[in-house]
Amino acid sequence: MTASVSIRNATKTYGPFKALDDVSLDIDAGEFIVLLGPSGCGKTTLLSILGGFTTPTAGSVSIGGRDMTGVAPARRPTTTMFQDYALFPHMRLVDNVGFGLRMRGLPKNERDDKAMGFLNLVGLKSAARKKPHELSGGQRQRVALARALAVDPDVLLLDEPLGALDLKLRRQMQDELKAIQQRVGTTFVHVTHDQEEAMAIADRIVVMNQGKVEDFGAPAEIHMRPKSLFSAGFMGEINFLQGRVREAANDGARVETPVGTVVLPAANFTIRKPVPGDDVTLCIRPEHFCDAASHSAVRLGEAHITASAFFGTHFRCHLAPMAANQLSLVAHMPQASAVRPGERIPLALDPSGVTALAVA
Ligand SMILES: Nc1ncnc2c1ncn2[C@@H]1O[C@H](COP(=O)(O)OP(=O)(O)OP(=O)(O)O)[C@@H](O)[C@H]1O
Repeated sequence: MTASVSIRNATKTYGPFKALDDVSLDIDAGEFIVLLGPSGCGKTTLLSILGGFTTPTAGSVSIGGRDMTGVAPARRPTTTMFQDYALFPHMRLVDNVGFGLRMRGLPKNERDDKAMGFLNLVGLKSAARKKPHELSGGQRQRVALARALAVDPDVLLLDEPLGALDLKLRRQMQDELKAIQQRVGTTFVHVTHDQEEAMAIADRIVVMNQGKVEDFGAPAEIHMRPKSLFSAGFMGEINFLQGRVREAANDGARVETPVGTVVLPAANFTIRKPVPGDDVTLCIRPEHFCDAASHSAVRLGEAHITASAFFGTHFRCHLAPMAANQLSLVAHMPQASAVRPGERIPLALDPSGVTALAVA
């Protein structure tokens, strides 16, 4: 089963402190949603409000169109999978997975059949008679997922479920988690502070900071068109360039920056339409510096390479623009280009990759 989730103006205060500050979100049935943000931003608080373990100070949650106010965790159509996914050590995997079904009074043969089906889903059918201590960390994590799904929640809430795994296993489990979610179609709400994990698994990411939602959208949308400086910075390496709008028309605007003038399409301005005199911050990902010969490039004079390192697919370079050599920009240069510290190169931007944010 699967259900939509609607959060309306949810706030949670502890004394004068706001752990969650007026959060409203609409999640579609069957979506894989990731709550992303630094430690203490309110991700777990929001998850816990959805699961019914924390009561919001203000606001409400509805799941599948049903108001959850006053509904106890066990009576909600949700299951929570915690990072510390304690399996019962003395029980075989099939009994661990069938535990919730036993609590619901399902006869043994029916719950064994169902548990075997979910062990099959996570690739552990042949290990059904093993005990948890005979498994690797990744396998135990898969059993916990099978156990959580076996009770057929409409919404599965996952609190840093991959947090205890090493990086390689974590990446592998991300792919598996995504594939399993697509197969079962259950709505997943997953908490992490790992931006790469969010990009790898989410249909849509909620970027949170200090109890508020800073951004909400598909991974590519948030990466390409962040709606706040915090979101831009949290979603990977980025350069910020201050500028002022000099001319604006319906289809775009001319922005003056310390390294030269950049003409940007109107769609690259988030929040609102630019007008002359607006102060903006241009957000430029390292991969959006480009070959000055490309016909769409915005040319910005030359820059000194002050440092470069080889990263397999590209060189990561620090650049000091000639027009403003107090600035340090990070750019990714193609693998084929011979880039060495001390060299001068033409500085050029692909304008489609630049986002202009209004300065508050
Ligand atoms: N019971 C509580 N009493 C007081 N403050 C709390 C309580 N629970 C959470 N907080 C505070 O609320 C804020 C948000 O906590 P929350 O656990 O939601 O953050 P988080 O984003 O999940 O962080 P992490 O990634 O470290 O788990 C934190 O500053 C935390 O200290």
